[in-house]
Amino acid sequence: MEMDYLDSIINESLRLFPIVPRLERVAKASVEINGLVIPKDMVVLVPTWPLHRDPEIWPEPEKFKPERFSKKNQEDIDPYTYMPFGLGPRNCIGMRFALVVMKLAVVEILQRYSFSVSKETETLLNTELCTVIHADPHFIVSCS
Ligand code: HEM
Repeated sequence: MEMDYLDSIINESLRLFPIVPRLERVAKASVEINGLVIPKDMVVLVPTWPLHRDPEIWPEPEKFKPERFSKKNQEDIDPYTYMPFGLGPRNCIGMRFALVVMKLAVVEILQRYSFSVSKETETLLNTELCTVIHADPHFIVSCS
């Protein structure tokens, strides 16, 4: 499915709201990186959420700017700074399926409904951070 702008929108949404906010790995052997020793069997957390909002990597990180992921700009993105589906041999096995389903869902919904910010919307989007991210269940938008 070639839909470049929709790709950018989904990528930018997953940057701001990575459903899995941190990755975990276990060190198979002791290793020293930049003077820091990580002993064998230690659990190492990879903080996806803060990485995705680091202003040195993503200027104006709180702003929703899909053009960060345009075909032209995407070449400059270091894969270790954007990991909504993880990385390496244990990355998300359902990534391609999830991307197709998300695109189909957006297309189907937008063909039938229009959305706008409701007067009752108090915040842009609150999330609860735990193993996976939940949207605030009281988030209200108008739908017609
Ligand atoms: C937007 C949707 C999804 C997101 C953001 C997501 C994200 C992730 C992340 C971050 C990981 C950990 C990867 C790592 O540690 O490097 C993961 C693992 C995994 N995901 Fe997903 N996932 C999504 C949808 C799906 C779907 C639809 C399936 C199955 C149909 C799926 C199946 C799996 C499995 C089996 C693993 C474990 C892979 C392993 O340990 O080798 N995911 N996912």
